[in-house]
Amino acid sequence: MNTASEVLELSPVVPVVALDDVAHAVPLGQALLRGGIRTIEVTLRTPAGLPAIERLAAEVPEIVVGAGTITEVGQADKAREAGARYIVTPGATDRLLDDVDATGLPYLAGVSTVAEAMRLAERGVTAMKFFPAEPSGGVPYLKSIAGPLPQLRFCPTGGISVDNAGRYLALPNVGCVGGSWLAPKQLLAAGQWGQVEALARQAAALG
Ligand SMILES: O=C(O)C(=O)C[C@H](O)[C@H](O)COP(=O)(O)O
Repeated sequence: MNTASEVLELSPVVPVVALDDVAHAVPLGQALLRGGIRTIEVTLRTPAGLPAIERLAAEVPEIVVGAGTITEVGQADKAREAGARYIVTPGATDRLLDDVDATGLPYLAGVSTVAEAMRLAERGVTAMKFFPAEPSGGVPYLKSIAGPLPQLRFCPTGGISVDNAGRYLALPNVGCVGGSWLAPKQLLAAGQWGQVEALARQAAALG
């Protein structure tokens, strides 16, 4: 997997997780896989993020692990060293993009305006994250920009659930959606891996 476009093809739904306990990483990855979800975006929002990426890469190699919430220079390289195979950012600055580019990993950089999307396109990037999707205009916004920007494809994230994911996935300029609903904190804390698997199965069926 070398390009952002390939990241969009991994799974109809990318589970976005913020882990409080690194011990949850492996059973979570296994539950997602059993449900048919082949990737996981582990955010660096919690201290468990990097070690969780390391564990998943080493112990659940079948799941493609990405690193999310990359907002600062230096984080992407640490994520690469931990075993992340792609990078996700909520927004993009030139400095951050240069830093992420230097890792050689594919990335989904976050945009929420037409101008931001055009700036990424100027760098040759045609697949990106649309964040925060619902507050930024959601499905109608993505429909509107498909006309002037037909070459761009998106992974909308933020405010997406099993109830509205299908409407996004039906759009020709959407490759996948991201969401935290597959790994609710209370299910992880209670070790309810069967329920996580059921959520993953329901999400996988959206594709
Ligand atoms: O941390 C990041 O890099 C983000 O982009 C934020 C996450 O994508 C959203 O928090 C997921 O959104 P929800 O599914 O609405 O919970």
